[in-house]
Amino acid sequence: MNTLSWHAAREAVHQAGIAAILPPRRQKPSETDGMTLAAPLTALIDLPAFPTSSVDGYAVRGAGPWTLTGRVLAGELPPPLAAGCAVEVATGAMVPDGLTAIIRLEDAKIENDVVAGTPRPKPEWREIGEESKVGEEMLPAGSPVTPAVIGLAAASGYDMLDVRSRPRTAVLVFGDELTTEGVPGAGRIRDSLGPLLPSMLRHAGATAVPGFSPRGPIEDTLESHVAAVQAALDDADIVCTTGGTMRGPVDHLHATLKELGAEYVVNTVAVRPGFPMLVAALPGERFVVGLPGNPQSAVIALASLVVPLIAGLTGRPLRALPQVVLGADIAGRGPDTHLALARLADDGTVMPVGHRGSAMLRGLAQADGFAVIEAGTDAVAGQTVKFLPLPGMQP
Ligand SMILES: Nc1nc2c(c(=O)[nH]1)N[C@H]1C(S)=C(S)[C@@H](COP(=O)(O)OP(=O)(O)OC[C@H]3O[C@@H](n4cnc5c(N)ncnc54)[C@H](O)[C@@H]3O)O[C@H]1N2
Ligand code: MOO
Repeated sequence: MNTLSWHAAREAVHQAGIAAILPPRRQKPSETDGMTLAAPLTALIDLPAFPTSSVDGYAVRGAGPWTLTGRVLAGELPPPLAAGCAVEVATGAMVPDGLTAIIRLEDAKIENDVVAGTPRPKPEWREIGEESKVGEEMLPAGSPVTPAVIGLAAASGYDMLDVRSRPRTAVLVFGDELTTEGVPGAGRIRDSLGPLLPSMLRHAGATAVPGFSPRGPIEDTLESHVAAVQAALDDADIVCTTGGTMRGPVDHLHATLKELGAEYVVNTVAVRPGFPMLVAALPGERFVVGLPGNPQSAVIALASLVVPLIAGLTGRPLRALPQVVLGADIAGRGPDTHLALARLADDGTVMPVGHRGSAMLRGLAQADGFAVIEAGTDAVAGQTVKFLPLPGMQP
């Protein structure tokens, strides 16, 4: 067992993901939400493709007043404009050749087809190629496809995009003590990770394998664990298991991994909570991520390791974590990195939340992410620290 530092573990998992990068495919832009660009998004044409009015008004040429000769609507091709003449233009319409100014509707006076008015100092139309020039790289390969990227691709004339899909994930819940209905009691704990994880994985950029979102509780025997992981590996790039990461009497995860010929990428991380988290690589460029059973620790493992794994598999860089200013002191956890549940306060600082125990979800439900208190340090109010956002909360 080789415990890695939290930062080193994230790097190692990202690298393992890159080594198993998913193949590219072609998709309609509207079907690529949450996927990743497999090639740079380059401009197919100059944008705008023609000089475009940015206001409703009158395109004029030379000194005024001007004789109104017609109108151009968006989508029409205007004839050139003669000196002393004006044409009415709509926002988005192509402006005529020869114009020297556009007078806004509200700044213009029209009498007997004669336009008078003073143009504003800045031109009121967009020049060809102002947004991008043909062949220019607008976004690099590895960019996440957001709704804005889908819109940009469509505006630029793309009918198909080269992308990498969301990795396919399966969730396996281990633990005979778990129940999936009713209130907990008499030694029985309600499974919270089965309902929580598929949703969080979706926010993290993955998609769910049908029948495995979640599957479980899986019986606490080695045979059942091996069978469940094998079945999940048929269709999943990443299998997330919950619980059993320690080596307690009914913790079968390590034995299961051994039986399946897995190799550890990460096996325990110097972070609290979440220490026993692990990532193992299996034949066929598949991964098993062992999320600890304590619910908050499982979420920490997802944010700490599954997010970099998804980034690697889809060719995204491992982005630097954002920096935030602490609104209160937060003690460190000795030689381990401390991930302290926190929320972004109205004054722009980050404040720890209450009920932060690793077996609890109450604090998590009020948090935006985790303040990263580096190993071997304590942090004080006013100090700048890194922030690990919860998947779904974009820094
Ligand atoms: N002797 C030691 N014992 C433990 C240590 C240690 O260092 N030495 N570390 C503790 C830490 S830290 C964690 S985290 C847990 C992780 O253990 P496992 O991954 O093996 O998890 P389990 O033992 O199966 O479960 C722990 C806890 O979480 C509850 N649980 C499990 N699954 C779910 C679920 N789907 N929904 C809700 N709650 C769940 C389970 O009932 C247990 O209470 O080990 C400590 N022990
Ligand atoms: O690390 Mo455990 O994950 O402290 O609860």
